[in-house]
Amino acid sequence: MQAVEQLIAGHQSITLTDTNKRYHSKGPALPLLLINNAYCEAVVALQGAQLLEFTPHGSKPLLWLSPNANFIPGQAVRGGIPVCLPWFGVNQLDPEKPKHGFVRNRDWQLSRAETTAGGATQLTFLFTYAQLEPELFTFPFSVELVVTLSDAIGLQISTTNSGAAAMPFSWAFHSYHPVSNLSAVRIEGLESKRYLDNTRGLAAAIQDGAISFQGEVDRVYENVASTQVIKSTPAISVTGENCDSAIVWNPGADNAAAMADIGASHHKQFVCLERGAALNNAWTLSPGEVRVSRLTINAISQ
Ligand SMILES: O=P(O)(O)OC[C@H]1O[C@@H](O)[C@H](O)[C@@H](O)[C@@H]1O
Repeated sequence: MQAVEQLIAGHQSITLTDTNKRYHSKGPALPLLLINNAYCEAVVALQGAQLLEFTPHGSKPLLWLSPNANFIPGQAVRGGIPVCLPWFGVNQLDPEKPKHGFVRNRDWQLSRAETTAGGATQLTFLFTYAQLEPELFTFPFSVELVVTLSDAIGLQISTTNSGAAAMPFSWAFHSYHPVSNLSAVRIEGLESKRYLDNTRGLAAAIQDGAISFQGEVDRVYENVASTQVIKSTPAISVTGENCDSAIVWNPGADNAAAMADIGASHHKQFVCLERGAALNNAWTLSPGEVRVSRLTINAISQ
């Protein structure tokens, strides 16, 4: 595998930097790729292949990065788009295991950097789980994530079951989006859908109208339509393919105050509208099977 410096050499729109330089964090730094191309400015961490920032030129940011985010090697970073797998949320078989799997706080490998004919940036990241850590997950797998940065965010994730047994797998793109006024925000596109309510022990309910945020919201919607829209300024459209679940999360005032990397009243700055395959939509991949899912996130001009 080539070094990151070699892979980005010749791409003027891609620079290698780190969290100490960009975010004034202290201690060991996380490497970052800074993108400034014809369409947007973006920041991606190699840890977790996590897009941290994305701002189309002349527009507002489409991702929220917590002002209190910690940038510590091996720890999840609060904001952007963490990639959560090979299980979503609390592990249903063993709640003691780390929440949201274990790839969001591991290093991924940059395997390709390209500039398209139109001037977009395409970064390909790989995570291979071959050295099994049986206390975590007993199935070997690999994931390839292609991040395309134009005036929209394009994500394509290909998951391969590299083992000889059927593999249970659940996951999410855990996207954090900024909102201008939380009490006025609505999420459309999930009306009449069944959801499991994490604030009530995963009790099932049916969504009545658009989603609004009057307190903590933590819901997993099943078998959703391809597109949802966050009605805020800017309005943000999220369109998925082969990601049948949508997760909507905002911690509310009390939980946010208790979370050091969010902090009091910062819950008003964002909502999470995540897409993936969770709970009843979780996958079972046959030996050798590859599944491809896509997500597009863009601002809607109003
Ligand atoms: O603090 P974490 O591990 O990043 O998780 C944040 C939230 O992520 C959401 O996806 C879950 O539905 C919530 O239950 C959870 O609290």
